[in-house]
Amino acid sequence: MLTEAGRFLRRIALPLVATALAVIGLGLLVTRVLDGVWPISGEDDLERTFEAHRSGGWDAVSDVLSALSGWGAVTAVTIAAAALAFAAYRSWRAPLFLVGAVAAQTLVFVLARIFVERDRPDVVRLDDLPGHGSYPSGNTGAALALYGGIAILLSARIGGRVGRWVWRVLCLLVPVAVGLARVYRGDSHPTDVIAAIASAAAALAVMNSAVLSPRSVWGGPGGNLRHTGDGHVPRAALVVNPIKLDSADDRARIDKIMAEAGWAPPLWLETTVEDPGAGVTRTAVAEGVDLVVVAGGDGTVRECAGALAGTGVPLAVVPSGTGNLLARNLGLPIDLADAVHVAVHGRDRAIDLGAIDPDEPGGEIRHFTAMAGIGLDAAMVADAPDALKKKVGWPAYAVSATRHLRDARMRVTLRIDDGPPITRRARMVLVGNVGALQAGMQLLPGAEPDDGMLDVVVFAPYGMTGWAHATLRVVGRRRRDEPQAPDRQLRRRPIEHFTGRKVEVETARPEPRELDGDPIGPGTRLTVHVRPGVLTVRVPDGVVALRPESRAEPFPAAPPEFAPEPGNPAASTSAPAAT
Ligand SMILES: Nc1ncnc2c1ncn2[C@@H]1O[C@H](COP(=O)(O)OP(=O)(O)OP(=O)(O)O)[C@@H](O)[C@H]1O
Repeated sequence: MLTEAGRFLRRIALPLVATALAVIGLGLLVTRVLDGVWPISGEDDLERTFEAHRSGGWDAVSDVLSALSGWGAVTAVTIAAAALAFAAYRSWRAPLFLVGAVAAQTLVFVLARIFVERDRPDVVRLDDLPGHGSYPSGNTGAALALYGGIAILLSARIGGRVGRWVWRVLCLLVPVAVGLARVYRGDSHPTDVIAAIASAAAALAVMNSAVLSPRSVWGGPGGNLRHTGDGHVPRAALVVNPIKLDSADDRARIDKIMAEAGWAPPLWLETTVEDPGAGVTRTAVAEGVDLVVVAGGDGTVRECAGALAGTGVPLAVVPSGTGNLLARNLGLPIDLADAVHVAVHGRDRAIDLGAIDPDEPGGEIRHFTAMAGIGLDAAMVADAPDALKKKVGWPAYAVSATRHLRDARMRVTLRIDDGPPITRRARMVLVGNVGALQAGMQLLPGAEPDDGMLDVVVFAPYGMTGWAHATLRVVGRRRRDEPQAPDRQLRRRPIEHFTGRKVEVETARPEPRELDGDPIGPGTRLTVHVRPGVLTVRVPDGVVALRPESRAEPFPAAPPEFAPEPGNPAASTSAPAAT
């Protein structure tokens, strides 16, 4: 078992020492071995070219860039950014990462300055600096550690991939511009700048891996389950669907990560067709485990979640299915090792569950964590061939959906919180605890897993225009302000949203139904209640939860278009009513 000190040594101290040695080595190579030899000799020409092309405007620009990356500005901006990061992420990880990156790069810089002596360029310098101590460029290194660190933290808050990259590039342009400014002003050689960029990039990578990664050196506030000093050694149950996680190597990896975190060997339990999760989870709770880790798809997660509801025993997920909707919506890592690290080091979050009334009196109440549906979605999941799901993943659902696009629409009556009946002709009705689907599609844009509410979408596109409109709405993630009262016109709209604590859906004929992607057989009713905050889920701590990279990969785009029904007027009005 690695102690915290051991992990600190391995994850931070050793990589930083290696970085310092590499930067010093490069410096000695440049100053002792390659001095006067091409390509290092070519640096003089470049520096003189910059000197020959100086102008008042560039002097001023380079002066500002130098000031932005000077020690005073870097210290002030680091403190301010760290305070803002703490406020924004409500976690010590974000400020620790930023301060750590700046400090680590400073350490490498100081060591390199001690061991490598290099004169500044042989040109007229615009700054009043001593003629030695050129290697590496302190301004460039500090600028990259600070502004690159800010870019990493902020990009975790930016939703779109393009937006994230625009922001990253903008932040990274600062250190590049600072490096050019230092050469322009005659303060640094190009290789001083290159060495600074390398050392700051290494400092960022080391601190990112040690502090922000789910496998960080330090656990989060979920540490109540780690060694607490009272002799309690935490123990987890691993509830595994053997058809989803069958590799002995994976199981060995999980055992190893748990052991390294100081946990007792887990209790391994397998689901079966007869008991797809609830029974083994109840066994685990009866055994007194501190945590139940589910390795399976949404169906297995749903079974375990129902059994854990109200027990206070947290649920962690090692996503192993096709949809992994709960993981996707909660920002849980998909990678097995990351997911297990979150299980042992994450924090606990209480979320709601949806509960479905039994079809017959006295029947079993079933739960879902993500969504329950009746109509097209249920037909789609029921028909998606397992072999295709295994081969291509979720696009198998899209293939199966195309077979049902021409199905007759259902006559549906909805009742929200025992309110008046709302009648519609719809293709599907979904009741959700969370709202995101694949490829960033938002079926229920207002859904929050812990708001004590259910979100409902009635999906009723009519003809090609209706499908196009509905598709744009889902892909565009918008939920418009919608009129309150249902009226004749609203009945033609492709998507309508409602929210409530109790949702009753009744159809004229038996229709396919599903819970979290598991078909539950056809029926004419789906009555759903919310059970607020009954499930405790282990989620990534603080900023880690917001790292886009640590999340499930988004699914690709949009449902296919659909040919118009005969005689169908174009349903082009923008949607829907909500409560
Ligand atoms: N030991 C087992 N052998 C065969 N099937 C099993 C076993 N244990 C569970 N199952 C079946 O696995 C299914 C649940 O799978 P799981 O929830 O893990 O994935 P999933 O819901 O199929 O996920 P996805 O559809 O996203 O791939 C249930 O149909 C259940 O009957």
